[in-house]
Amino acid sequence: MTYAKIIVDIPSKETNRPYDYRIPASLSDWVEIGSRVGVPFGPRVLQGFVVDLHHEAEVDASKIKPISDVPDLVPPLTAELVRLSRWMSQTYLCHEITALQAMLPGALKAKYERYIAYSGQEPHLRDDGSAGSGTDIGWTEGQGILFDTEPLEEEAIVQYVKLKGPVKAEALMSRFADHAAVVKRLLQSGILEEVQVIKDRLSQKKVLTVFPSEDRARVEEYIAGLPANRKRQKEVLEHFLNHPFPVKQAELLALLEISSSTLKSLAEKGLVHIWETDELRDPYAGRDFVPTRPMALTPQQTEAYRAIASDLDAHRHRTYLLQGVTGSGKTEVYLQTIQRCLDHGREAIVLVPEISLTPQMVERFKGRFGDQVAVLHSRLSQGERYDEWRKIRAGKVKVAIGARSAVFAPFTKIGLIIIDEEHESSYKQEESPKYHAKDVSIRRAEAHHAVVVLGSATPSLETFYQTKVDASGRPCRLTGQEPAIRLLMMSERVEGRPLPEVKVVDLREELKAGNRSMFSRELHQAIEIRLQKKEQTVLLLNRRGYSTFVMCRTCGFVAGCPHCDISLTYHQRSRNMRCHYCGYAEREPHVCPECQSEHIRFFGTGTQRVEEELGKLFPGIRVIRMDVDTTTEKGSHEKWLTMFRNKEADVLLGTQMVAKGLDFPEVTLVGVIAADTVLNLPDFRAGEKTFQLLTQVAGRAGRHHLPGEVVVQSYSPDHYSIVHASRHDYSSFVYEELELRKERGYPPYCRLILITMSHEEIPVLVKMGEALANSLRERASAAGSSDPAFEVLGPVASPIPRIKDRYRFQCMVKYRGETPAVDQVRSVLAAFEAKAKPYKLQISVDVDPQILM
Ligand SMILES: Nc1ncnc2c1ncn2[C@@H]1O[C@H](COP(=O)(O)OP(=O)(O)OP(=O)(O)O)[C@@H](O)[C@H]1O
Ligand SMILES: [Zn+2]
Ligand SMILES: [Zn+2]
Repeated sequence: MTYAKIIVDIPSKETNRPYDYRIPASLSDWVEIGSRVGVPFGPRVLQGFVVDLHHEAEVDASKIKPISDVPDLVPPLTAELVRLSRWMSQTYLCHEITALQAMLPGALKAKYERYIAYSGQEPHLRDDGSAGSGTDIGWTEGQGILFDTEPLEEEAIVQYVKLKGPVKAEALMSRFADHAAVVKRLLQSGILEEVQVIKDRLSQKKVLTVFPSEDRARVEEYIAGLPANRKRQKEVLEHFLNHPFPVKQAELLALLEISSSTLKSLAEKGLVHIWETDELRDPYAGRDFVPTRPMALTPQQTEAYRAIASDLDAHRHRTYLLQGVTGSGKTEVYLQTIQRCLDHGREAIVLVPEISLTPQMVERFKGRFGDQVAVLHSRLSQGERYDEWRKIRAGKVKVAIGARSAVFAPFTKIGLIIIDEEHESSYKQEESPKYHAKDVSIRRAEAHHAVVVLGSATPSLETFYQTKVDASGRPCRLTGQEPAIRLLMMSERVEGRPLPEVKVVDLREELKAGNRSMFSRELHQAIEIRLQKKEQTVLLLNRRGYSTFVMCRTCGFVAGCPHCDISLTYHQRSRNMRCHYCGYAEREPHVCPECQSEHIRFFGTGTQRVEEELGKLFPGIRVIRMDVDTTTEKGSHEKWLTMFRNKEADVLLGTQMVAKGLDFPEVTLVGVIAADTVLNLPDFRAGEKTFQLLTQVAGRAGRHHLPGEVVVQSYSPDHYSIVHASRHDYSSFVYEELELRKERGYPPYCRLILITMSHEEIPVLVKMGEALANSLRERASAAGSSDPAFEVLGPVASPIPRIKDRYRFQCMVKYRGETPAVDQVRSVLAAFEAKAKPYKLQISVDVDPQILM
């Protein structure tokens, strides 16, 4: 191939298309679809990705510039991922480069650096020591002494750059800080030149490795001729005769207790080689994982396993919903189907929510598949994540387990993609590209003829609905067609363990009875019993929408962010108040700024307050608190959970973090401090989220031999999602919720596109908002023949009407069916963006939004 189409590293509307470049003969064997390249772009060199190859140029061939650089031996992306990026850019209305970048580990993102290089033009030095050409530049009187030495400096600088090769601009500037003018003059006269170099954000870690010589006979001959005082050399060579494998230099030195000079002299004679090699950082190095063996499956597990296995065996694409109550053994089904997939020589991806990517989860996969597993999560350092990614790309591992972005694991023979807790909203990325990992994994699985398994005890309404309709969205019971997603049910816990009993406590009654504590009498008593019996308790405080704000008890003033219309959150440790949207912080006030009352204090029920109150109510109680404040440190998550497992605490208190995936035998009580915090959010999924969270956290109790109990405290105990959750009744919940969604016209009965606009001035925003809504409405009625193709709601102020001093308006597009509406919206936006550009209006688009703020 002679030409390549390349997407360059500028995320803008104007550059959101492939550019043609010529492939120089010297690089032609290295350039493939998915290759990362350096290309001249205007005056700069940019990073780009090859998305297509072709023989003929579409434009005047003489105008096409050549690719300047290919940094990787193996392209970081595959052709399949490149196709996926195009689909993502069309589906989620993002730039193609943004989609491509999302697929790569952070370490591979380009960093542009300025280097200073020698141009090949000799400096014009004169023998008489007087000033060279252009001495006037930058020089003023009174610097005679420098003036004298300057040609020497000039020469020294040029020599330095010649010797070192291109030098980082900053390095040169600091080294010759006292001679800035000389450096500048060398640049201006063209002796030195500035070049832009693309660097990876992170380099591969290199280690010195010692390799045996290939020539055994020569080595043996050499040993025979060695004088007796060269014992150490002899030891090294004999080591390699017995173990003819490369070994890290440091390890060899320690093993044989020799010095590096011994190795060096052998290397000089060619009897060993010392080469630099990549070292793969292993975040789990030195950790022993207890190997586990497949368990005998229960009848329900067997049924699920067989269904999935039959598609794996047939290389057939299909999507399953594995709906299994908490503790029904979904993970064991994942493990055994992965084994089946590996037996076919194919690879598997397992997605879990970031929050539940706990050491316990990793252990279960590493315990079964050992070194074949790569783990990708955000608590790894950038280098560790990069190395895990490289193991996947190089085919050194067969299973990738990770949070959302692991869906892009660059495997080439995918057989199975598992999404655990598929209902979790964290599978949707909230910044561009705003993709949903579920849709992306189904797309990838289609390309690989692979199976997707969506697992949950509380499937999202969207997924559940798809088990009732066919691929064209019509009810299966009418069409008799195969559902879009096949349902597999596991309704029982393994070994017939019962689901825990759930009590709902009405907090309003508690208040009436004079109990002002955040613990109801039932919960108080239940905790006391666990303390006596030395069993453990998990307490959930759902902080979302319930943060600790600062309020004046006299006049009701609430401290808000001056840049965003949202209340500030109190942080006890630093004793200040912070905005979670823009980072603004101020000190806690001592008197109310409105009424000067001193009764200003932080309010709401933060985890810290619950911890304090526990200490007061139950002297000596041992509490582990897990929230954003206590889990920022690397490894802290793991530390807390291990302590809890070892029974070094009576209570594990936390936010959503404690609700998921944990499996502790001694936990017999789960308490929910306030179940309704999410219910009051302006979100049509509030009921669904509440049901899911309560069910998940209740599922932590009584998972083993001891029976469990759950106490849920609420101000609205009659709410259907709380009632159904307390009965473990997904089916009643889902049909009631579906009915409501249908009535109100919400997903899954339609799809949404949320368009948010922001501007510093309200009048501009109002005008532009109306204009956009009108263009959308015009298009909607033009596109649909009788019915409008889609419905446009708004513009209205966003639920958070101002962030970082920008006001926010939103329009909602509602439609049925698949992509046409997205295409229409894209084309309206393209025309509108040109109009909006002079106004500096910011527009962001979210297809299938999860959060409507
Ligand atoms: N076939 C089996 N025989 C015996 N024990 C099993 C079997 N399958 C799973 N278990 C055990 O049952 C417990 C619950 O299983 P697991 O954690 O896989 O359930 P889950 O459905 O993933 O639960 P959750 O959704 O609550 O995380 C675990 O301790 C697991 O080891
Ligand atoms: Zn006040
Ligand atoms: Zn703010």
